[in-house]
Amino acid sequence: MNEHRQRRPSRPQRDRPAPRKEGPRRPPQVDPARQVAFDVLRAVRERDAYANLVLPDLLRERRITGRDAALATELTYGASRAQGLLDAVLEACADRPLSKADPLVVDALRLGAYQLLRTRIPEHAAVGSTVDLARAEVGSYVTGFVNAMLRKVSEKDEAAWLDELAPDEAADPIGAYAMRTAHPRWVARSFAEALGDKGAELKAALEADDTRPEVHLVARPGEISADELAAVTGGDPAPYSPYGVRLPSGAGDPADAEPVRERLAAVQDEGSQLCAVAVTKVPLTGSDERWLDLCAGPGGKAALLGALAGLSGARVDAVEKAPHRARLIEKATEGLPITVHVADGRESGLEPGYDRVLVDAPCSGLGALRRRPEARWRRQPGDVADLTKLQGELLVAALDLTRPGGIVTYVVCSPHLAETEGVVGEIARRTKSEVLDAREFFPEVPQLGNGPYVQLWPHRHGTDAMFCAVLRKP
Ligand SMILES: C[S@@+](CC[C@H](N)C(=O)[O-])C[C@H]1O[C@@H](n2cnc3c(N)ncnc32)[C@H](O)[C@@H]1O
Repeated sequence: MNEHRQRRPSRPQRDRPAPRKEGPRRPPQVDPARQVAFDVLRAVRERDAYANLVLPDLLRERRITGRDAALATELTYGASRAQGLLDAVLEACADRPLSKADPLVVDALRLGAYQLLRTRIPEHAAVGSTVDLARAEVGSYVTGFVNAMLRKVSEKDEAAWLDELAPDEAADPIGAYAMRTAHPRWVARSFAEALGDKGAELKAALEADDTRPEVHLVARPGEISADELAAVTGGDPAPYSPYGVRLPSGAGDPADAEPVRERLAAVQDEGSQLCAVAVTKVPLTGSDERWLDLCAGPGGKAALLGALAGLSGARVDAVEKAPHRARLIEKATEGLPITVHVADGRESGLEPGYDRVLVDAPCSGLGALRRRPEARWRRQPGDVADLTKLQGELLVAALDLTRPGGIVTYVVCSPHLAETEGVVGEIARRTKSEVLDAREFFPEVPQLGNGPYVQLWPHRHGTDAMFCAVLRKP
């Protein structure tokens, strides 16, 4: 047995009947930022909450602002994103599997390990604050264990831990890059398959996917130009979308920007903007007045489509299955020529004959992992099969609702081949639809490969990994 193993701290007995909150006479001081981060990690684990929804609510409720809010955000998102990597390090430091430990202790350890490995927070502060947190949340009896575990973690930096724990890059590049960029292996494999590469490009894609994304705004066509929006917000006109603005990091809460408050602009990834714009760019012969967005909630693309429809004299029907999301569409598209329908897109009851249809199908979201910190660890490979069935059914329903010669644009926020080429290839074959070269409808965008589909990537385009295919109904 090597020295490393001999010095592993022992874990507290899980079955020991220790009362919670037993502890010192004076309650330990836990700083508000770390307490919020801990509470969010716990909500994500216990009730499948979304970190990016819970965190802002808690910050508001507890009136945490400024540097404390920034620290809470960094710790919450960072520890969520890096969970698999942190767990591997913690496992290596413990003498029993992490799954046997009290989950509250594991939440605290993840926060502590994140601070030690991926921030510049001094070791004494990272360890001390985590011990305080564990004492306050679980009880004094775990402090020795937490302290010993984190001291062990702090013996190496992230690079040294990775050298010890990550697979060999030459023998297992997917496993190595997955671990080094805190991705589950199956997600890394799906990126490799979509890129057709398990070398430098896969590494670049996973690294880009492990960084915090820039905020993009969309200027509502006919209301404000991208140049004006950039000037007002201090951002830069986006490189590809004619309506996009990219904000500098640390620009504050984009919801506070005046054009956003006045609904002249909204937050929307540039890749999503490009897909919505592509719907309107496909040449049509004949009528061009009835547009349909078949999976429209919460309404980001519907709002852009609605504004463009308004300028060209068309109208949009927006379908959404979830009533609360349908209400969000109504809010996002107020004043635009859009009618919202709460219905299942597979049997919407709408009258066929649409000229342009968008199917922005429910998907694994593997293309937007940067924005949903915990999603990469929550999603499972088995989820994809259920989704592809639904995606295929929605695409068939969309083609049924389209007039001959009309077009259907199929979009998913995922590069997973089963959800992209797999679904489109099969349905196009079955319905004898013509697959158009979608690259033509993304005219300013470089590095789009050989077509006919478009796959955007964070490392190539600075956008989410959106996929877009365009079919013409025979
Ligand atoms: C990827 S999201 C759409 C995002 C939206 N287009 C936007 O840009 O804001 C997919 C949406 O489809 C909805 N959905 C799921 N199953 C559906 C179905 N069978 N029919 C219609 N909508 C469905 C989901 O509730 C979700 O709001």
